[in-house]
Amino acid sequence: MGPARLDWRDIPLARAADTLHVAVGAGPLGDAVAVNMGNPHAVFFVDDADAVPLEALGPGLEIDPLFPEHANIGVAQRLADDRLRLRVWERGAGLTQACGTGACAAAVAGARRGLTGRSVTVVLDGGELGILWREDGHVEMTGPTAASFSGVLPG
Ligand SMILES: N[C@H](CCC[C@H](N)C(=O)O)C(=O)O
Repeated sequence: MGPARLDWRDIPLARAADTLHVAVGAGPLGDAVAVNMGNPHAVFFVDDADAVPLEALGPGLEIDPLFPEHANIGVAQRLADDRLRLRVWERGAGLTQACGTGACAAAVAGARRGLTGRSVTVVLDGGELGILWREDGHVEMTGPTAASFSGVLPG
């Protein structure tokens, strides 16, 4: 998936900040980890990811002025040293069944916070992904594939 970028300029954030503790939030969510996986992510660690009203909080957080290019909003729950539960409000899309870059961002965020190791399984609504944050900074993602639909473009 390429390298995780962690400098505030690369997220990007609107002003200088420690991307391990970003002062942004809404409702019960606060203190995000910001990660760029080719797109901007903010990850909030919570006790119960399924209890967070992400459909209510996501729209405002996505467009917070701190995120000049807007952001994907993840809520992550540590299940074990090598396991995270994750839900993602995707920039421009809303809640989705799974988000690969979001899973990478959450794994990087969990390792940076010392909540998990660098190799984790991320449990999304749509299934599980294996994520490895390599020592060289690149992130590997492993998981099943499935056909969702097929079609034919006219013309
Ligand atoms: N669905 C894609 C990410 C799309 C993220 C998009 N919402 C953005 O803001 O860049 C994935 O699984 O990684």
